[in-house]
Amino acid sequence: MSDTTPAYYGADAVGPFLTWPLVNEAVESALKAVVKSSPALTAQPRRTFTPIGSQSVQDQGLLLTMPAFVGNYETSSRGGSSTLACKLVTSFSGNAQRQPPLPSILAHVLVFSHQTGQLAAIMEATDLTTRRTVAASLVSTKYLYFRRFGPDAEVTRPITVAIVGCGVQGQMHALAFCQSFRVRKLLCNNRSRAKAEELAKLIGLEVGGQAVEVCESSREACHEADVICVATFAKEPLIHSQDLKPSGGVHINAVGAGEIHFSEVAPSVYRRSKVYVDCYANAEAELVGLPAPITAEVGEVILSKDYPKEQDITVFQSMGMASEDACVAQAVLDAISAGKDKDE
Ligand SMILES: NC(=O)C1=CN([C@@H]2O[C@H](COP(=O)(O)OP(=O)(O)OC[C@H]3O[C@@H](n4cnc5c(N)ncnc54)[C@H](OP(=O)(O)O)[C@@H]3O)[C@@H](O)[C@H]2O)C=CC1
Ligand SMILES: O=C(O)C1=NCCCC1
Repeated sequence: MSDTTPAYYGADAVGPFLTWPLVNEAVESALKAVVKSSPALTAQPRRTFTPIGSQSVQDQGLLLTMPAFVGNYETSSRGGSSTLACKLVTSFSGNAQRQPPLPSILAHVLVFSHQTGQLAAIMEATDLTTRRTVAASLVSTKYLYFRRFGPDAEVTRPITVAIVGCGVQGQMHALAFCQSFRVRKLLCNNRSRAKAEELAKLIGLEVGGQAVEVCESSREACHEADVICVATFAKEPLIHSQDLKPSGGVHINAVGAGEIHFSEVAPSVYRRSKVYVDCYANAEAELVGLPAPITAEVGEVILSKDYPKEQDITVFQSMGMASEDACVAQAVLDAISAGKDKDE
């Protein structure tokens, strides 16, 4: 009998494969695959949230189960690909205060054979989650912001970026945006200033070439920003309408998810904005009460090329979706086996 024990890939085994080209392509495939008119066969049932109650606020958290099947989607390396996976992810916002600190978001992905249903691999997915979330913001910024200025704007157009919340997500957004786009100025703001200063230093060391400023308030960070990335656990709005560039032409990646996904951005901003989501299915359950209608899924914009107008204020309301994790995990597994084949 063949060995049916699933392979285990820890963070060290997965890490080298999480390159931006791989993750961006997989996430873009997922964003397109969930669109109704897409030729991919996608099943992405609503994710479940299990709340973990406790007397101590620090020990309160959530367990999310995120299953997805994405069949027959395009990849550059394999042509048509399929993936069946389920991510298990916890969110404990008090983890950063522990000694030693732990990440707030911790994840594993289970990848199955889509032909037999056998569990093929278990993959540590904490970094995968961070990177695929950043990739969703990168892809959304490319299509919702840059493409309104023309087909090459993501290469040619200089931008000012504000990072509000300099935790794990904020740091990775800052690094990836500076490495992927022509960022002339990066403005960082965090509730506790030390993390914003740490990030400013990190950008200087790892990227360089742009001005970096630490800002006392989110207002100061946002007032001249073309693109804003906000990733905190804030229950009260951090980004207000009067904080935005008066000329318009602003894109916001609203990444953070407290108890309410859209609590970081004020209703006054939503009311002036075109709001885009990763998928309608999660939005129906998780964005109840959103103060503006949803204009489209990001994948619809990619496929239709119906880009926003230059002066529009756009919000990508990022919830995170299981098909992103499934496509990235599959791409990592494919890359691992391609490496093994080469060695044999
Ligand atoms: N959309 C998606 O797909 C995903 C979204 N997320 C969400 O992104 C957010 C950030 O996650 P992550 O970076 O991993 O978490 P971290 O704990 O690493 O960072 C959280 C950051 O938010 C700040 N913060 C926390 N509470 C508040 C508040 N009330 N007001 C202002 N700032 C606050 C913290 O500041 P301080 O340093 O002062 O504590 C810290 O800088 C979370 O909401 C998470 O759920 C995560 C993964 C996927
Ligand atoms: O998609 C994810 O993964 C997450 N989304 C919301 C917060 C926790 C992780």
